Amino acid sequence: MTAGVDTPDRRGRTGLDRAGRELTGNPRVEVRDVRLLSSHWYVERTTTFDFQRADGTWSTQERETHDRGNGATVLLYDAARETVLLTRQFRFPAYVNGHPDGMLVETPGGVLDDEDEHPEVAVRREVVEETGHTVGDVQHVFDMYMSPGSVTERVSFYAAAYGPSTRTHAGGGLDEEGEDIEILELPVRRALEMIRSGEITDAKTVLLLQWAVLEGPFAGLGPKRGTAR
Ligand SMILES: Nc1nc2c(ncn2[C@@H]2O[C@H](COP(=O)(O)OP(=O)(O)O[C@H]3O[C@H](CO)[C@@H](O)[C@H](O)[C@@H]3O)[C@@H](O)[C@H]2O)c(=O)[nH]1
Ligand SMILES: [Mg+2]
Repeated sequence: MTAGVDTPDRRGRTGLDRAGRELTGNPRVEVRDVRLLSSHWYVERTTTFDFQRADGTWSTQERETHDRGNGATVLLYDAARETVLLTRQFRFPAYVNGHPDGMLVETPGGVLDDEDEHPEVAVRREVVEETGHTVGDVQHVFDMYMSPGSVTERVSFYAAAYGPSTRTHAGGGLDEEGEDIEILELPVRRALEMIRSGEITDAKTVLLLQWAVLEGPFAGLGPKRGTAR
């Protein structure tokens, strides 16, 4: 008996060794075997599959995947005041891999509760938990694979207006999950400068900020009012 395969693992999951066996979308791929390596918090698998190369020959490949579910994130913007609302929290994986203190500035967001949860529902929940804002309309921006060679995660990106009237709760994250999240309101120009200076190093945050000035709520953002250029 293996937890996560025939008995529930600590998150109630079974059948974790079946992912991918049913895939038929690509005739050049035949999944042969799926082995569960770990299912503690996230799920690690190794999958053996036959792959037909461009020249027609078949080869057998083995690939490990890190499956942490899917995620959703949102850019909270105030178009009139030209500000964004970001979070700052400790991220051990970044800290252990060279970030000076592991305190990352990010757009709010998180993981979907399960495969059936709509990312828009998840992102609304995460925004309230992390920032205390209950937002109105949310605009879907795009869905992205953040590390497609090894991590299964697909992140859904959104944008929503925030302001004094959308503040309904305290925010700061869930104590019971050990979250301790600082809320950071920044002029969008300052956030863009923080990408250049290396103070913002989270990819989802960079994608949303750059989208916002290219074709989102801050498109055509000019030089700061009142400054000569
Ligand atoms: N016990 C335990 N808790 C964990 C572990 N990994 C994460 N957690 C906790 O699980 C909660 C997840 O919080 P969310 O807000 O749902 O996710 P997130 O960590 O903010 O964001 C994730 O999704 C983003 C996509 O929007 C990703 O960009 C980000 O890297 C991360 O994976 C956090 O309290 C976190 O500390 C773990 O290995 N063990
Ligand atoms: Mg989060």
